[in-house]
Amino acid sequence: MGQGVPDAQACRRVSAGLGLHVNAGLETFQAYLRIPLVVGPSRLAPHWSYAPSNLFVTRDPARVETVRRNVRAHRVGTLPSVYLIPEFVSHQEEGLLLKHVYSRERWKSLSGRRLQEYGGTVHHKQGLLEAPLPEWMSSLLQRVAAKAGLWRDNMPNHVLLNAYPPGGGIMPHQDGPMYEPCVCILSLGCQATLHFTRKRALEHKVSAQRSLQQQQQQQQQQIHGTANGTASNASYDAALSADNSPVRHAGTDDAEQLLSSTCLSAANCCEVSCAASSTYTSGSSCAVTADQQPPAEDKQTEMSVLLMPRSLLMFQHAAYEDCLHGIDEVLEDVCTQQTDDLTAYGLHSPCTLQRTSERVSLTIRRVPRVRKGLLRL
Ligand SMILES: O=C(O)CCC(=O)C(=O)O
Ligand SMILES: [Fe+2]
Repeated sequence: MGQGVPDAQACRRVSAGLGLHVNAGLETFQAYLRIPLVVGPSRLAPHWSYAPSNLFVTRDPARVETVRRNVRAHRVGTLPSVYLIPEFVSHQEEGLLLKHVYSRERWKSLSGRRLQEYGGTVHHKQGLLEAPLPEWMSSLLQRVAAKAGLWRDNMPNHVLLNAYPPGGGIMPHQDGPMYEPCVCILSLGCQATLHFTRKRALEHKVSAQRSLQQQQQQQQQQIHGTANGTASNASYDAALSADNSPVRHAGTDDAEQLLSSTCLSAANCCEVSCAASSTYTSGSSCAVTADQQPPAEDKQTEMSVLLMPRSLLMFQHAAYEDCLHGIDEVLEDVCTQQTDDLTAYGLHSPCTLQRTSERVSLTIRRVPRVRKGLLRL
C-alpha cells in the first residue's frame, strides 16, 4: 500500500457539502457542492473528483412546501388533484401571449380545432425530438412550473397549443404515456367546459357500440349470406367518431393522426377501452362482453370544470390516469350545479356562456425522455 493512501479496510467515505441559495426569476433554488472525503485511521483526505453528481441544484424545500400549500388552496371538484387558478395571467399578458401565438404561422389543421407545438415533437418510442422554445414560451413555462410545483426539480418541456373556433372541441381522451402524468392548461381568449369521465364509463359505451355492430353484422350475414367485416368496422368507426369516443394520445406525433380521425379501427378502440380494465392483457381480444350494462352512476361525467380565459388548470393522479378528459363541440357552456368551480370566478349556477370567439389553450407537460439536437425547421 503506497504511502499516504489510507488502508481501504480502515477508511470510511463520507462527504461534506456546501449549500447556497440562488434566486432565479420567481424561483429560489438551493445549489449544493458535494465534496467526497476519505476518512482514514490517521487523517482526513479530500477525495476530489469532478463527477457532475457532485454539484446538484434542487428547489428550496421550504419553497416547495409553500408552493404545495398554495396550490392545495385552489383545489376544485370531486376528483383529487384537480386545481384551478382563475386570472393566472392578466388581460394585458393574455393579449401579448395571443399576439405571439398568432404571429406564428405553423398550424396543423384538425377536425374542430387547429394546433401548434412548442418544444418539439413527441414520438411514441423515442420521446421528445426536441426543438428550441421561443423566449416568451420559456418564461411562461418557468412561471407555470414555479406556481404549480408539479414537476419537482424539472421543467415542463412541451406545449401543445390548441385553437378552437366557437363550436369546436376535443373528444374524451387520455394524454399519452410519454408524458409525466401531470398537466397544466392555460386558457386564453374564450371559455370552454372540460369534462372528466371515468374510463370505465366509456368502456361500457364502446362495448355497447360493439354489441350494436355485431348485431348489425349478424343481420347482414342473414340477409346476404356473407361476412362483411370491413364495411361493418367502417360504420362502427364512423359511429364512434360521431360520438366523440375515447382516444389515447400516444404522443403528439400520433395525436394528429388519432385526433383527426378518432379510432382508426374497432380493434384500436377496443384496446383503448380495455386498457383501463384489469382483465386486459396486451394482444388479447376485448374482455368486455357485449351484454354488460354500465351501472347507472357510470354513465355520468365525474366532474366538469369551466375554463375561463386567463385561468390555469392543473391536474394529475386519478384525474390524469383513471379519467378521460374532453370538451364538447357546442356553441355555449351551460353551467349547472355540477360545474365545479363557478364560485372561483364569482359566477353562480345556472348560467350559460356563449362561445363567441376562438379559444386558445396551452397544454403544458413534461416528456422525460428527450432526444436533443434534432432541430426541426
Ligand atoms: O384545450 C384544452 O383545454 C384541452 C386540451 C387537451 O386536453 C390536450 O391537448 O391534450
Ligand atoms: Fe388532453
